[in-house]
Amino acid sequence: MKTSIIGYPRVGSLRELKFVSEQYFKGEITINELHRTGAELRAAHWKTQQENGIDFIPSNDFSFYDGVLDTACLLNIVPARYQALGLSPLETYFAMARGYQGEQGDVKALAMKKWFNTNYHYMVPEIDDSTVIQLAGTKLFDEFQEAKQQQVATKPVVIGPFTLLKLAKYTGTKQAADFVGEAAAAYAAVLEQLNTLGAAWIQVDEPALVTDLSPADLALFSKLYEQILSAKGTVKVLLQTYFGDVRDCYQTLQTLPFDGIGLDFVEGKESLALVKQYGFADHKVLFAGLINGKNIWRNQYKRTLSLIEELSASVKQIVLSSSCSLLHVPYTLKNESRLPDATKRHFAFAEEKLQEFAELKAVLAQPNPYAAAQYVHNEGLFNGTRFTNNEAVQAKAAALTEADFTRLPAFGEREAIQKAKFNLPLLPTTTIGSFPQTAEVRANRFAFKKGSITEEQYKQFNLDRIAECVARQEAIGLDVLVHGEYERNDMVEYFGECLDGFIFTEKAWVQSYGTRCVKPPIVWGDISRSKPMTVEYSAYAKSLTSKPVKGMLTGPVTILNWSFPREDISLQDSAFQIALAIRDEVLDLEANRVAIIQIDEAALREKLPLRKSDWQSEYLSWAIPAFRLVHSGVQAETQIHTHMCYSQFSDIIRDIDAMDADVITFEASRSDLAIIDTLNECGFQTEVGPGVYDIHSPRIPSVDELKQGLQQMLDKIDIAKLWVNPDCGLKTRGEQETWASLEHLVQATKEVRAAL
Ligand SMILES: CN1c2c(nc(N)[nH]c2=O)NC[C@@H]1CNc1ccc(C(=O)N[C@@H](CCC(=O)N[C@@H](CCC(=O)N[C@@H](CCC(=O)O)C(=O)O)C(=O)O)C(=O)O)cc1
Ligand SMILES: N[C@@H](CCS)C(=O)O
Ligand SMILES: [Zn+2]
Repeated sequence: MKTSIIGYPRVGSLRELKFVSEQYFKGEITINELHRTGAELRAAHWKTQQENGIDFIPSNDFSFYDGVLDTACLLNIVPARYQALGLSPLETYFAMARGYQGEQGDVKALAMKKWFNTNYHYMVPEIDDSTVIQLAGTKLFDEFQEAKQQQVATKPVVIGPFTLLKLAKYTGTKQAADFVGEAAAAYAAVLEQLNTLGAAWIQVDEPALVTDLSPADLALFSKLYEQILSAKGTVKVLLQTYFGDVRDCYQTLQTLPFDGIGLDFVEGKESLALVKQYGFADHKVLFAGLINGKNIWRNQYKRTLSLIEELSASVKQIVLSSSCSLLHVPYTLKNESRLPDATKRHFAFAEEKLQEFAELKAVLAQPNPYAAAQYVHNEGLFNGTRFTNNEAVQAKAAALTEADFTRLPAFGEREAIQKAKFNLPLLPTTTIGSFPQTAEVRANRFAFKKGSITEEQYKQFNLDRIAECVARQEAIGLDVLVHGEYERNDMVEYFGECLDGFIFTEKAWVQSYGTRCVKPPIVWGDISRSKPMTVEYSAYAKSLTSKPVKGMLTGPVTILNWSFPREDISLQDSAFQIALAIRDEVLDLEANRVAIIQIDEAALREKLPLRKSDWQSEYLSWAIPAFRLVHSGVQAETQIHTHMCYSQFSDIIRDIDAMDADVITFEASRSDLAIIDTLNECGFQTEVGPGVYDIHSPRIPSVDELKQGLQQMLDKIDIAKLWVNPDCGLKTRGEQETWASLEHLVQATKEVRAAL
């Protein structure tokens, strides 16, 4: 059986691409040095895949920033404001990714959004009425030839036209359907050039096919591919889907002349049933996504072989594939020196997944696969207990009743009590929690982890930062202060490190966007909290001021969604265990007189199932109660805040309100306050802090612009319910721009208050 990888990670196993890119952005290295690292990484990735006998090795899965942005550039989707800068193609590309402020002009970056249900972000292509979609770039062909020179015959990968047009933002009057002809011609030109270059296959990624499709979507898809495939030469076309099943278009895929269809049998609940029910054309190849590209557990060969057997009854030609790109898992276990082998043997990061492909290939080549040594060894990994059980936690979770999920008294009564207690001015000002994680803050942590400073020194440094931060917040006149989150490497990894039941890694980085990476902790066993995690820092901050200090926690849904979850128990069970642990922390903070507590649920929206029919039954039915469980035990006068980075929650607005927080802060500055209309329409009760400026940019908003933003909000929101804050944490920003922006925020609020 042949094997295929949909895509490989690209930042480098030690984040080499991150470091050279950041050096390049600072002007510390030349473009040639950046290109050299890119080429070295590509060569290394191809070689590793080749060594593991992968038959369909991807090319063009490498990216200097993002694959959707690469595709936009390939197809000439470059808004005029970036072209007008007159920069080189790569500089223009980075201007779209990061914005540009310099001699050539001043432009903001393209919008960034979550890539389906992952923690990866893509750049949103922007199409206006003057956009001409046509083949304009060469990266896809260059990287195919580069691999060929290294004796690696690759399968070039490109984001497909349907997904691209669906994800794009249209700023003029034209819509996706108006670009069908141009887009189809551009993709046909890609195929033609690959024919000339002698490529055997192209992989066209269409993850948008696993979402709910309307008749108009289906028509758009068919129209695009009828045109593209009518011009097809010798290059075979693999239509690749992932992150779910293609129940709305399975038969269309069978009818169109694709040579291969890639289906996801890990997240695609109905993939197997679709194949069984409708069959699979004999002349097409099924790229069966059986090795999980999103999680890090070893593949169970027994399950994979059994699925292959079942599929073989309906499918003539099967290629064993990953369920999605391996971009979403770390590179390799080789860099994990602290984890015991007994633990590591249960994990497969990208490189270890390649070994699984090689082993499965060998196993499947045996007359009796079940007797193969690799099979027997693999089965041994799944026998016996491998997780750390905590019976007390299990019992606590099993004993939960409705009362544990219900905070009393009801919101209205609490709101009045809290107004009287805190006596905050109208339009209270606050921040979202983190302050700049400067090089010194990170270096202090690095020194502690290396053992070159003591725990006491490490802590003292953070306490000093807290003292400075509190004093400065007080000095500029913010109303509700925070400690600054200096002790956190990341808002999820930190809690993974503090809680029992998680495993954390040294170098298991996964790209989140551009040069930014995260190290998701691994849920290994039952989760519990053996000691307070944030109380010391929050209580210290509180001791420094008479103003209210907001304690800062990450909520259970976000901790779970940004970790690698267990697969032997349900997400609900894990979420409730984490919720019980965070609940203990909330109660400890309250006992230490931290009277405002923010519980971030930045990732709540992210894992909302891609199909609406699954929203309640598979997700919201436990995610919202998990949050309620965390705070239902506090007194009426303790004010619970929550925060979400993205404001795309109009469609789940009632569920957000049902979280029963007292205040919610969220991003709004980039979405034209459309969310506020939704809040009003549904009678949203929670107080709100729509972000008044965008923290993703170093730009300092002026007092006037902030006043204007506030005024617009006041036109729509009851003043008694409105808070004033940036749209997210300030950890990625520099010191200077942070304080200047906050001073403007306070000044703007004071001026608006004065004019009331
Ligand atoms: C809010 N967001 C988050 C998401 N996911 C998370 N898990 N966390 C988030 O905050 N998703 C959505 C958004 C946007 N996403 C991100 C993702 C990542 C970052 C970010 O800033 N990442 C940092 C890495 C942060 C970190 O863990 N740092 C560690 C390690 C620091 C380090 O590199 N150490 C060096 C040595 C340093 C030295 O001084 O010599 C080393 O280990 O080699 C830490 O602080 O300890 C990044 O740089 O990518 C932001 C938003
Ligand atoms: N409290 C966190 C939330 C980020 S989403 C922070 O401020 O960084
Ligand atoms: Zn945020």
